[in-house]
Amino acid sequence: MSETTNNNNVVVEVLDKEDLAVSLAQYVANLSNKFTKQRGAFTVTLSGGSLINYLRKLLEPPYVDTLEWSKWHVFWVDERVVPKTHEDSNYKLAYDGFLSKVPIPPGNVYAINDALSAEGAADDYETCLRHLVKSNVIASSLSGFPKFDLQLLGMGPDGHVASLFPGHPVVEEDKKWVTFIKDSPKPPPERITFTFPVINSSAYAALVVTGAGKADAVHSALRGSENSEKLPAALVSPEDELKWFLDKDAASKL
Ligand SMILES: O=C1O[C@H](COP(=O)(O)O)[C@@H](O)[C@H](O)[C@H]1O
Repeated sequence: MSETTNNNNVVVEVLDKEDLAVSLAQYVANLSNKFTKQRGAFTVTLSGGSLINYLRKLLEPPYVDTLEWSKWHVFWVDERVVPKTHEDSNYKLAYDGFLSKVPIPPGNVYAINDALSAEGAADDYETCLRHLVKSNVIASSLSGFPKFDLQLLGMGPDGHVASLFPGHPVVEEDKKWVTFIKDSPKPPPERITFTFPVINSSAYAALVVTGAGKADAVHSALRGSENSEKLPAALVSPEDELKWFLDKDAASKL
């Protein structure tokens, strides 16, 4: 195991895959305890993809029995514009693999409206977030963007996070909270996604990245030169701490 921290509050932990799941569960549990004590709620966002499998240790003792699941409020960093029952749905992936196994009140699980167009679903999700900021379920950052307690992120081999792909104009979006794309380079093409101001207004973020196919992007995000164009993953910068959870293959080019 190795762990390094730099002075921008970025922590990098390299573990084998099993220990990574153990460490991630401990990290999420600590933050759940901290925020439920501090503010009576824990607002956490999920990604799709491989992340959900790495949350598996939260489904085991001691966490499954001791976490204050009733205080959790769950959101999606990004979602594919498909029905919730579709194999490509990030909601379905999270529900089948995680949410259906823990007692989070269904009213605290904020899925995207799958009956709307990409544009409509993005606007609708932003409206939902605005109501929850007004009612103090989600905290607010000084900049006015929602301040989630923890964003759980994955990264693709191209360095994308959420549905913010390298070189796509939505990477630059600085006003909207939630936006949409219709030309995702990774299928399915239509998606909605949090924007960087929302991702970076969160208190904590975890980037969970495994596999040799992501080693180049990990190297570029963490060791890329100041002058080279930054991958979306390199732009993740939450207010308190960013922690990278890497397996040895993903970290092999560091
Ligand atoms: O398409 C997506 O990909 C990323 C990365 O997924 P992974 O399977 O390579 O970990 C994911 O974080 C994002 O939520 C998803 O929509």
